[in-house]
This record gives sequence, C-alpha cells and structure tokens, in this order.
Amino acid sequence: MSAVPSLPQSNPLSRLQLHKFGGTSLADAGRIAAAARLAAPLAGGASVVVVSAMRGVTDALVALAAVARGGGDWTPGWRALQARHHEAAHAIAGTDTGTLIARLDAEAAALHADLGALAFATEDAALRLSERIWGHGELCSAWLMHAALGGEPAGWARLDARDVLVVHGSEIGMHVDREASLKCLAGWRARHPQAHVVATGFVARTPDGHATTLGRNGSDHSATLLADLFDADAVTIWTDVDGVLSADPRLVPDAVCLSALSYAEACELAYFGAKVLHPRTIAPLQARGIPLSIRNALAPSTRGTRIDAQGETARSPVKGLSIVDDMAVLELTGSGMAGVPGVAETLFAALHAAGVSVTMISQGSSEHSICCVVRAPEAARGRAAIEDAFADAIAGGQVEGVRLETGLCVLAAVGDGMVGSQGVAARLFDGLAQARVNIRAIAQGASERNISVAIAQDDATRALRAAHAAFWLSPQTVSVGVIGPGNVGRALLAQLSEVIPALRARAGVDLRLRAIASSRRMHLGDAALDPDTAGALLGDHADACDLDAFAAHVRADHLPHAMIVDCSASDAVAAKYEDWLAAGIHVVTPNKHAGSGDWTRYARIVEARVTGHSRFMYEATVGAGLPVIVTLRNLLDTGDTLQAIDGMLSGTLAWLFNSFDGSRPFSDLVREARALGYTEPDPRDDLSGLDVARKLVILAREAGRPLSLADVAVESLVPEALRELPLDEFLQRLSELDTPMQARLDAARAQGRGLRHIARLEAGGDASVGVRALPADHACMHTRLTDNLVQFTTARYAENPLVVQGPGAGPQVTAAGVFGDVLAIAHALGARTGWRHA
Ligand SMILES: NC(=O)C1=CN([C@@H]2O[C@H](COP(=O)(O)OP(=O)(O)OC[C@H]3O[C@@H](n4cnc5c(N)ncnc54)[C@H](O)[C@@H]3O)[C@@H](O)[C@H]2O)C=CC1
Ligand SMILES: N[C@@H](CC=O)C(=O)O
Repeated sequence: MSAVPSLPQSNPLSRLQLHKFGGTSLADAGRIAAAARLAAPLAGGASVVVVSAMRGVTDALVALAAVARGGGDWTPGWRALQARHHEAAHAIAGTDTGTLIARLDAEAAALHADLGALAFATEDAALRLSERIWGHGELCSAWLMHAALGGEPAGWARLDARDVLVVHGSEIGMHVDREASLKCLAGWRARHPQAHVVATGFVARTPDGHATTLGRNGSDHSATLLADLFDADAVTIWTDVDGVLSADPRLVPDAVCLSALSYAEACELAYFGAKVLHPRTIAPLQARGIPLSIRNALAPSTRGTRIDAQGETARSPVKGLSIVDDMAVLELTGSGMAGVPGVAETLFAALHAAGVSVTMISQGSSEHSICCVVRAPEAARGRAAIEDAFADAIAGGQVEGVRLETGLCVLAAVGDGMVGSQGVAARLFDGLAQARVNIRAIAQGASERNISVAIAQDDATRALRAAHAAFWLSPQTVSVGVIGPGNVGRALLAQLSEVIPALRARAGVDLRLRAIASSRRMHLGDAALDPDTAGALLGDHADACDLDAFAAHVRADHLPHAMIVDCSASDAVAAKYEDWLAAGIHVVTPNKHAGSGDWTRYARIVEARVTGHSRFMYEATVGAGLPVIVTLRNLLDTGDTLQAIDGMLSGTLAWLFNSFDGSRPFSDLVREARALGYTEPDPRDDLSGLDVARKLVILAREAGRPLSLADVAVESLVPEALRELPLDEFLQRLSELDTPMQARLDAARAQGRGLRHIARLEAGGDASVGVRALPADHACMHTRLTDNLVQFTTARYAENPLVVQGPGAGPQVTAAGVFGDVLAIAHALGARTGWRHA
C-alpha cells in the first residue's frame, strides 16, 4: 500500500463513533429524530453519521430518471419528493425551518435541472446525470439529519461525500482511491473543523470529478469507507433487524441473532447473501481492525452483532447458513483431460472472457471431470464459451462435452469454528440426508471456513431448515401436537407447562407444543404455544379441525423431530396413525382404538413405524400411569415365556366395586367416577367390559397373539335396553343399573364374598372379562380406590406371579404415563449419533 496522508495526527476527533442509518430508520421525521438520539456523541467523543435516503426515495428517483429519460412527465414525481422532504423538514427543524427548507430546495432545484436535461442528453451524459439523480435522496436526508442533530450550532458539519470519496469502477466492483480520498478529506476538514459530521451515504465521485454511486445498497459500503478515512474507533450500522442472523428468518423460523462474528465469517456470509451486510462492506474495516456493530434502530436495547477480528467461539462451529438461488452447474467431462496441464486454466479463461462469474468449483482427483457452479442466467453463455474453447478436444474425442444443469442453488455453511474441527461436514451432510436432500456438488476451501453444496432449488428451504436444525437445535428438539384437550389432555398440558423449561435446561429435551386440536377445532402455531393457555385457543374463532393439515404442520421442516400425542378416545384419529408414523411422526397415546382395533390396521401401523423410522408408544392404554406394557415387554424381550395375565384392569370398575357397599346406589357411584375423570368419555365402555377387553387385546398383541375384541368373552353390566341409547339418555336412565347390581352384591355377600371386575388372558389366547365374587383373602380384595392389579404368570414367575399394582385411572396419573412415553422417545432421540429428521 502506498504512503497516504495520515489524518489522525491532525484529526481533532478522538473516540470517534461512526453511525450509519438505512432508509427504514429514516422513514419519516419521527424516525429521523429517533436516529439522531442514537447517534448522539459520547461525552468527549465525536460522531460521524452516514445516512441513506429516506425509505423508498431511491426507488422513486430511479423511476423518475427512467420517466425523464423516456421523455415523460416527471414533474409530479419530483414535486411529491420535494413535498415529502418538506414535510419531514417542518417536523424536524423547529425554529430554523427556513434554512433547512432553503437547503432542500437548492437540492430539489439541482434535481429539477438534471431531470430536465435527461431527455436530451447523450448516452454518456445521461448516465452521469442519472448517477447524480439517484443520489439526491441522500443529499436531502443528510440535511434533515443535520438539522435533527442541531446543525452548526451544535457542532455538526454536513458532508456531501462526493466532495471526498473518490472511487473508480474496477472489474471486481467499485474501488476507492484511498490516497486521493484522504487528501480531499483533509482539505474538507480544513474548511469544516466541527467536531461532528453528517455525511451522505451511497454517493461518491469519480477521479475526473463526476458524481457517481456505490451501487444499490451501497450506503453500508460508504459508511465503512468513511470510517476508514475518518479513522473511526467503531462503526454501528443501524438497520431494522436485530443483527446478523444464523439464517434468513423468513425461511428458518428458528434463526438466531449472532452476538459476534469475525471479519472473515462476515465476508463469507456477506458473499452468500446474508442480507444485512453488503459484500465489500467489511474490507475497509478489516484492514484497520475497526469493529462494526449491526443493531436494530427500532429496538435499540438489543445488543446486535459485533464484527471484529476475533469473533467469538460459539456453541455451534457454524455461524451462519445461507442460500444463493438460481444457480446452474457446468460440467466438463472427458477421459482425455486426466493429467493434462492447463485444462482448468482454459475453462476458467473461457468463462472470464464470457463475463461469467464462478461461484463454486469442484474437481475430483481423477481429473476426469471438472465442474463449476455459475449463476443460471449466465450458464448458457458459459457453456457456449467452454464448448468453443474446447472445440478441438471435443471434436477429437478427448473431451465429451459440457453438461449444463439448471434449477440449482448453493447452500453455504460458514464459521471460524469449522477450522480444524472434525465432524462438521458429517453433521451438515447427515442433516441434509435425513431431510432427503440430494447433494449435486461440494466445495470446501482450504480455509475450512465455508462448506458449500449445490442442491436442487426445490429443496432449498427444506435443506436450509435441516442444516440449521443440525447445528443450532438440540438433537432432542421435538415439534409436538396434542389432540384432545379433555381430562387427560388438559392434565398433560399442565404437566408439560411445569416441566418443559427444566427439561430444556437440564437434559436438552426441547419439546415445542406447536399445535392443538379438539374434535371440532384446531390451532396451529408458528412459534411454540404456551401449554397453559393453548386450550383457550380452540374457541369458535379457531380453524375447523383437519387432522391432515394438523399433522403437516406438526411435521415442520425446521425442527428435527415431530410427535403427535393423541389424548382423544377417537377411532377416526387412530385411523391416521399409520400415515403419521410412515411420514416419520412419532405417535404417543392413551387411546386404545389403534391397539385393540381391526387386526390388519394394527399390523399396518406396526409396519409404518419401520418405514417411517418412527415410534409408537401407548403405555397409558393399560393401567394409565402404571408400567404394565413395559413390564410385559421386558419379560418377553429377556426370553421369559408368558403363561397368563390376570387381575383388575379397570380403574373405574375397581373404584366402583371398592366403593359399592350398598349404602349408595350404584348409579350414584358411576356418576361420581365420571366426574372424577376415571371413566371413558362414554361410561358404558367401562361398564360393558369393552374398555377392559381392549386392554386385554393390547396386552395379547404385545405378547405376540393376534387377538381381536371378538375373541374376548365379555360380560356386560349394561342392561340390554340401555346399550344403544344416546349418551345423554343413558345417563338419565342410569338408575336402571341399581337393582341388578344391588342383587349381585347381596348374593356375593351371602357367600361371604365381595365383587371385583376381573380380566384373564391365557397363554393359548383365551380371554375373558367380567365381574367375579371373590373370597375376602383374594389379593384383588385388598386394593384401594382405582387400583389396578396386574399379575404376570410366566416361566420365571410361575409360583409367585410378578404383580404391578397402583392407581389405574384418573387424569393426572394417565397424563404422567403419556408424558413418560413422550420423554422415552425424546431421550432415545438424544442417544443417537446426530439426529434423524422426521
Ligand atoms: N381418564 C382416564 O383415567 C384414562 C383415559 N385413558 C384414555 O385417554 C383418552 C382421553 O380420555 P379423557 O381425557 O378422559 O376423555 P375426554 O372425553 O375428557 O377427552 C377427549 C378429548 O378428545 C377430543 N376428541 C374426541 N374426538 C376427537 C376427534 N375425532 N378429533 C380430535 N379430538 C377429539 C375431545 O374434544 C376431548 O377434548 C381416552 O382414549 C381414554 O380411553 C386412558 C387411561 C386412563
Ligand atoms: N376408564 C378407564 C381409564 C383407563 O384406561 C379405566 O377406568 O380404567
């Protein structure tokens, strides 16, 4: 670098902060005033404030220039712009509005003259006029900001950057002539010694003195160039987002704001389209080690992102993920290329000559093919150029030709933490594989700071979400949908609400309730719902329940896993399990319909788990929160042989017969059991023995017996006349149970016995359910309240059966059983290496 005049010695500014405000932060007078407050100099320090045009003004100017060039009437547009600036001036300037209006009018007059001249100008002159016209917005907003900051009396000068910033176009974009610019700035400072400066962004001048601009969104670049020239200690770019995010939040809802980046990371991300930074913005700061903060002018209390030489070591080795859309692959193949020097040079020289920029390069070590990724609109031109350059080799057969594939995009993972750390590529590729994304080409520079993959454009969002989940989310992040906020569902939501934060902090299990449905309504949430209040979202305004839409929502691409918890008693919901499991959605339920329903459907559900790599858990279907199914499974998995299962499998019937001593009518007790949440939604399911028969079928199938409900001998307590009535009517006529039940109790007592509801499954498959009169010393006579008592007689537990006993009904214990299954799945997900996309 050549010697340049050094400003700092003569620079009266110390601790100089440079602030840059974009158009959104300057949308109107109120925003400009708020920006001025943010830019107020630190005590004893100085400020340089760089401004963009007010929001929408540059677009308006570009359109106006086009109208003027085409000979159209541009005066209404010109007047509208002048009026907009006047309006802001009146709100900002207070007592000195006259001066500000005069300054703005001088700019407006210059714009008027330029627009008037445009229609008659030569091509060259028109381009120069246009450059002046496009920069008009910054000239005006700099005057407005200058006034908002108090103007000259408050020690502020206003700099038209065209007086100091000397730039020229180069093959790789606008290049600043630093030496010339510093000279100009020194001259300008001699005439403007004020401590603080408001400068125009975007505009500059060419070495021969013509107005120019730094390209669309070039104000960020202006800011960092001026930071270098002014020798700023720190730069803050104020924008309308919280900082640099880990990915585009419109595509990745879980994108996080990065607290710090190194210059190198920021450059990589800027190149790959992280919208908050303009490419080339970083270089002037990096050369001088000036730190840059990206902050939200609309939420100034947030910390934003700091970019400096160090960056920071983050939890994830990858800092950002970005997608460049609309790309194409050009692939040159041929066996005659191997070991021939100069093939790559010829290829890239051809692309250079054709003006085609290369985004990614990949060549296998066999040298049989070389492929590069270019922007799709340039791809055909690139192919023609390569074919031309290799025409002889193609004709001679050494090179097969050039293949062009469009419809691609490039996904890049960027981060200093990737350097020298193993497994980063594996994590990215695993994430993409689990999301079923095919990788067309791969490139990683030797800096190891960036891995880029070319993938199908149609896969872009899914790939980005999957990659983001792989690096930022816990492998145990689960998108959860709850169906049926009834007795059990509500209790489960309350338990989730209590435990979710601790689970996340302690075990990395990140359960996100994202959807809830009742029989009629559903609510789908983008962000996680609060389990405490989710039920209230199912009012009349909620969407009609559509289980397919519900499942599609739960199975979000941006979260690694999906789970539906069905707390209904609905067969229609159970009919969906097969599809959900096959689609990779885990299912947890206390609903017995799937486990005890049609055998072929049950078999398909079991099979769907395998295809979908998903899990189906239903411990609460038998014994509510008791470990009944897991006990049976453990016995069988460890090689034991089942001989019989018997005991009390109904919490409701246990409670009824524990309570029924003749002092209250049986029907009263049934009503109370229902109110306590023990019974099925229709208590006839309990009284008829159907509910227990379902449990027996579930246990039999667990033990490998293809039992169905029709195979179970069931004694019903519901009189024939009440069996088919609507539920309401049945409940009204409940007292018709009283006489027969009292008679059974009296008969049992006459023999010195008591009544209990007993189920039995024999090893051969015989199954029965019904009320038995048992002697007082029978184990089932020593149960309490809703106790279930399940005896497993097996080869190992032949003489003295293994017994599981405890409360077998009630919302709290059932919800706990369901929750246990949810956690068992979540923990298993964490035990895998990497994660599996649902
Ligand atoms: N209550 C208990 O002690 C135990 C209950 N269970 C089982 O738990 C499940 C729930 O029982 P409860 O909460 O007591 O019942 P509940 O009647 O209080 O709640 C059922 C919920 O399911 C919803 N629902 C019904 N049909 C639906 C459909 N087609 N689509 C979406 N949602 C639907 C209802 O809107 C309601 O919110 C049942 O399958 C039951 O067998 C299992 C063990 C114990
Ligand atoms: N109604 C059932 C609830 C559990 O499955 C019972 O009482 O056992």
